[in-house]
Amino acid sequence: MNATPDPRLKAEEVSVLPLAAFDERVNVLGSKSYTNRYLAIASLSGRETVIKGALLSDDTLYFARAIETFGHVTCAVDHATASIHVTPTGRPMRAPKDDIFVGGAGTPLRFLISMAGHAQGTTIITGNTRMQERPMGDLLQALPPLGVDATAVRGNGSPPIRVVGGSFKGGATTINGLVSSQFTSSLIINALRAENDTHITIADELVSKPYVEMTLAALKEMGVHVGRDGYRTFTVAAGQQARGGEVTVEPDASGMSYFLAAAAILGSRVVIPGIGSGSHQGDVHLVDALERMGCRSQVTDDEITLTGGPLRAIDIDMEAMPDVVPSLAAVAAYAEGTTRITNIASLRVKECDRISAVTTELRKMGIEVEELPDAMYITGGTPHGATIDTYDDHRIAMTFAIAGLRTEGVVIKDPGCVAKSFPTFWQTLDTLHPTLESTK
Ligand SMILES: O=C(O)C1=C[C@@H](OP(=O)(O)O)[C@@H](O)[C@H](O)C1
Ligand SMILES: C=C(OP(=O)(O)O)C(=O)O
Repeated sequence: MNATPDPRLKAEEVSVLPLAAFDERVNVLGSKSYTNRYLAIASLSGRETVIKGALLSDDTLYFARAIETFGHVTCAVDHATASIHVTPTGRPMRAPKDDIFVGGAGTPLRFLISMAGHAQGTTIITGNTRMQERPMGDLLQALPPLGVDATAVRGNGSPPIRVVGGSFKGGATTINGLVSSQFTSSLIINALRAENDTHITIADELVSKPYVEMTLAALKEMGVHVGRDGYRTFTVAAGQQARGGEVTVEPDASGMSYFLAAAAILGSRVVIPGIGSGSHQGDVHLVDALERMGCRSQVTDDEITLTGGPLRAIDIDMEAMPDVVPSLAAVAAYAEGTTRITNIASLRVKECDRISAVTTELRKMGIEVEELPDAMYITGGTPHGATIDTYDDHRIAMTFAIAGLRTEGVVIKDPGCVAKSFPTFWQTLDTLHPTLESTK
């Protein structure tokens, strides 16, 4: 259940106090990626759907409100039960009169560009300052062969995006997979409502593959079959309708990562219920990386246990788990030796340039970091306190809160940015740490 708003979400900064070892069960909110997927699929299905255990955060709430502006469904949010009830209105999808604004919600914005292709009229979709720098060009090139005219208003490949819709016919297209998997997921999900079969070919390699697996798993769960040839082609046959009814969202593996990292850094034990070996969330495999660094883990069908130990550096390709790179970097700062995190170029186009941000902020804490275009080499040591800039990036705030649990004097600026994906983060951290305070 999502709790009441936390005053720290409005504070200028919070001081993180060091924590002794702990042994706790920690409940993590629902998966952001699954909540976004079920919202999109339910909206396209034309059937009443209840999304239970949903993440109710800035990103998913922006998405639910944006979907409603097309007029074909309502998305009723129940904070008491953490559920979203998607109900068809019987009206057609029409472009909203006002621009759609989604703040910093990248996945929703990318899903909405294709979705607007189904809505009669012209839709303008935009976001906050950082969102207006994030790349959309690959998706804009892939949509015209499917019948959808989508262009960047400023001609720079980034939002605001203008979509002339009502014309998502389907057919064959090619998408570049190197920048973001969200483009591929957007096309696959929205092909659900196309008049004709849709064939999607991936040019080059596909990054962040587990997220496409989550797309296919969510569609399968809702009764939609997607044909595939590995990660080369995906085919969505026309005329399929998602089943509607109830779906349940599992806990968010990226949100879980902060509590795994806390256990690793503090030589402690954490149990995360509700997520286990059957999960398609790629970020679950942070557990394997932490094991290689000296932790012990137990992963059953429905819970994950991690116990910290003396930490040693590893070399690791993190292309499949971009969102937990900052979490791993915090652990690396306390490990013996140099951890080489490679194949992470996509981090430069997230909520901030995360390679640069993690490098800068770890250096403030006295940690040696070598920054490469698509990698970070972090030499573990004895981090000291620092005031951490968070770049309006939830993952930077949560990562450095964890890094601050084993040293004095870490202050996190703009702690409210965690609301993008984990509005109860500070309260959840309190369950390990009752003395966390906002100082301003
Ligand atoms: O499809 C998704 O739900 C996501 C895909 C990933 O993005 P990229 O594919 O751009 O790496 C990830 O970083 C993001 O937080 C969520
Ligand atoms: C990159 C992220 O999200 P998005 O791309 O959906 O904004 C994230 O949550 O770390």
